[in-house]
Amino acid sequence: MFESLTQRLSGTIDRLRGRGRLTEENIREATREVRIALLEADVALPVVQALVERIKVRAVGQEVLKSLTPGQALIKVVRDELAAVMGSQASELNLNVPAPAVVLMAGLQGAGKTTTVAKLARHLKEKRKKKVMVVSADVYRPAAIEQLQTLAQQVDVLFFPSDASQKPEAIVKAAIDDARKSYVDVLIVDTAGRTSIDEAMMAEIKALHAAVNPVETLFVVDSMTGQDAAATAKHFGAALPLTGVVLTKTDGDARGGAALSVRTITGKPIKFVGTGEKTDGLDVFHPARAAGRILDMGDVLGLVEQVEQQVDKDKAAKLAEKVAKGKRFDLNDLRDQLEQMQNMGGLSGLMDKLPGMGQIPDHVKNQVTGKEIPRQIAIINSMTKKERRNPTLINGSRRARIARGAGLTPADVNKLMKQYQQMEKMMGKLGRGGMKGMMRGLSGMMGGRGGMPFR
Ligand SMILES: Nc1nc2c(ncn2[C@@H]2O[C@H](COP(=O)(O)OP(=O)(O)OP(=O)(O)O)[C@@H](O)[C@H]2O)c(=O)[nH]1
Repeated sequence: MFESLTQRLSGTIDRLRGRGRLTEENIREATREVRIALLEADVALPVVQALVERIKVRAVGQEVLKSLTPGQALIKVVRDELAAVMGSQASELNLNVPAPAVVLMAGLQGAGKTTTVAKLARHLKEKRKKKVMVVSADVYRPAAIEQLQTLAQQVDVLFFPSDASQKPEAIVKAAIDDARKSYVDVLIVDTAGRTSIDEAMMAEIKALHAAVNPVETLFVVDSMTGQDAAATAKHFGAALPLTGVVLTKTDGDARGGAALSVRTITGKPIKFVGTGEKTDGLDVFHPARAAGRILDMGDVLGLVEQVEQQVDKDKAAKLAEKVAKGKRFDLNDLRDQLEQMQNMGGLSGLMDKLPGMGQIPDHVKNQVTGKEIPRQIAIINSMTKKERRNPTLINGSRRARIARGAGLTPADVNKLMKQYQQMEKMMGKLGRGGMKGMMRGLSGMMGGRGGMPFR
């Protein structure tokens, strides 16, 4: 979401990093560059002014000037202030009410409301283990009700049917009754979108809000509209007690102006960001991590979280045990590893979160991440079971047949086998020496052979 801001600021950060001394001139120059970068990113002017002012005050303060590495300290100040502008801490949905907790979703037409309802349903079901029901109160566009039904089936949550002849309040009241009877934890309500916020829309959603008393009222806005997104959310929030904002289409937004403006302009937190068209394209918004990404310090915590969620822990434990016992790492194991990488969106999803990645050109990233994984999996699938378990059986003529079976060339198979052999060697070493050596070392420290060094 912040590519252009990151690029714009990278020069400033490089110049500051490692500086042993900061002068008034350095500080002035750095804050000027931050200001220009924010304005170019379409951040709302009052937000830019307040942010730069706070950075200036802290830059001449003790924490920076007295620091051993003033340059780094100033970068940290910028990061802290960027995070503060976005809300500092992630705010999850508040679901601490008697079930069903009602979440009301509002937004302009095409903002991505219906898609977000499905994404949120999936998130609550998978990450927070909730029983979820969705309902559409969009009585103006029957296709919207159908769209929600299809999406609900896709993410496998309950769908409460409605039709265009009903009143929105009646639909939602009936849905709440049904949700209660079915022990649903969360009921997400999709509402009608309009082309702009007008009286009729506000009157309708106000009546709906009063009738259903939602615990969360989320405003869905398209991040590509930049600071206008914040302005629209503010307008909406003035009429209805909004509890948070969802920024959609951040995958297409290189500037990040909306993300940086919403909190200050509306006083409401960004709770989620939409990161793609599919139903898994929703992330909880973490201001501090986002600030780290702007300054190209990476999002290592996000990376760890992603790996934890998507790695199959049972398989990982089995592999560790196998390696520890000195058994061969075979091609089935390699396929498991490749499949897990594929689940994480290949390396591209991970690479974005690593520090310094902003500077690597896209074409290079694409080369590394591209189409390799499915091809490698296809090659392994085209081998016999025996070969996968005992790769030494794969000789020259077999390689040619395997390549044909996978619709690829023998050179592709050779490449995969080379990678496999390297991994096998590494795993073998771990199994034979590494693990045992480590265990020996540990037992020595615990008072085994050799005893404790300090006794
Ligand atoms: N790339 C990308 N596309 C998104 C995202 N969220 C939604 N979209 C797309 O945006 C378009 C509009 O989404 P909808 O969910 O139909 O929008 P809506 O706000 O419900 O629209 P109305 O029902 O007309 O009010 C669809 O093509 C979605 O696939 C996102 O995070 N990233």
